[in-house]
Amino acid sequence: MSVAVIGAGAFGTALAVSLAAKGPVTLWGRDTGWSESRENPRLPGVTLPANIHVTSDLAQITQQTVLLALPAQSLGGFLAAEGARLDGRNLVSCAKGIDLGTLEGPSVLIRAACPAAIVAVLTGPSFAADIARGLPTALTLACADADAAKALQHQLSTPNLRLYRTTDVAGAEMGGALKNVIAIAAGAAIGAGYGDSARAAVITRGFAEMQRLAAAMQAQPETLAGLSGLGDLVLTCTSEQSRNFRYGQALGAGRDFDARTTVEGAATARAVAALAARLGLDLPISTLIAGLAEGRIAMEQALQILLNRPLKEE
Ligand SMILES: NC(=O)C1=CN([C@@H]2O[C@H](COP(=O)(O)OP(=O)(O)OC[C@H]3O[C@@H](n4cnc5c(N)ncnc54)[C@H](OP(=O)(O)O)[C@@H]3O)[C@@H](O)[C@H]2O)C=CC1
Ligand SMILES: O=C(CO)COP(=O)(O)O
Repeated sequence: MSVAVIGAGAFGTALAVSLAAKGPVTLWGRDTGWSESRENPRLPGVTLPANIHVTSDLAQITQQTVLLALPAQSLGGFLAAEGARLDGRNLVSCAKGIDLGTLEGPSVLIRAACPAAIVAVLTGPSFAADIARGLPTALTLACADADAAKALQHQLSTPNLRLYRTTDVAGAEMGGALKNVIAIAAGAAIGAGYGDSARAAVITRGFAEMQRLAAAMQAQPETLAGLSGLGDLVLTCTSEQSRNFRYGQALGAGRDFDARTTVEGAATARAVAALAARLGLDLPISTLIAGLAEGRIAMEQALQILLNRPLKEE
């Protein structure tokens, strides 16, 4: 059964390449002027296999299973305009963020726009460039309907992508969104010259924040400790392939960063700060990243705030 991917950015294109090993794939993008060259400038150096059909015509997305690989902050607008025509399908969110307007994760936005759809989340450690090169990794496929989760797990696993399944959609989604915020913090620690020990401390205390917020959102702790949480946190906080990490490095070093780059953690940090206030949660690292991203506080000030917090039990 063929699948479709909506969003011809780096990740949507990489997923299409991986899935094309199993059968034809339709890849939709709003600007596909590059399609004749078979190389997407969002994913340079990768030639698309012949069985990927690239289109900018949504009417050609007729598949039952559709992966949504748009940035989290663009998803709501896209669904408001086009959600009706996707209702009733299997819609798999690949976005890692929290919508700043609604403070909801992508699955909630999809369910609201497409009430008859089966909604799933595909997330975990997976740089687009690695996936497109056929390097191996393992991901989480989350869907509240256990039978649908199993069917999608089989449909979307590829020779190099090993999918584990869970019914904990909130947990999978929160892990993927929150790790981006902590990756900015880890990058900032390195960019400011605070060293590898500081980065390890940020990762660990950041993970504690991820668990705290996820628990408040009814996520299961095991999910946060899995591929979608800890797995992706480790990847993103330790690799310069990560855009969130590199953005953090620039913040920490006081350097500019290309504003056209997709950095999901910047808006998500602001959403997390708003959720922390709403839910009465103590999420100091995430809240400080929101302040840094908005230019409200300086790096040295953020460090002093963290170091001077009251001492407490781990
Ligand atoms: N890159 C990666 O390694 C990974 C990314 N992800 C996640 O995938 C999601 C997408 O990221 P990624 O592909 O890397 O981002 P990119 O920056 O590479 O691409 C974003 C794509 O989204 C398109 N787009 C943006 N807004 C809209 C809109 N309103 N309507 C239609 N298309 C739109 C852009 O189109 P245009 O080119 O016309 O601007 C572009 O093709 C993010 O949530 C990210 O966290 C997850 C795992 C790995
Ligand atoms: O989510 C990712 C890897 O799993 C990609 O991370 P970046 O968006 O930080 O590049």
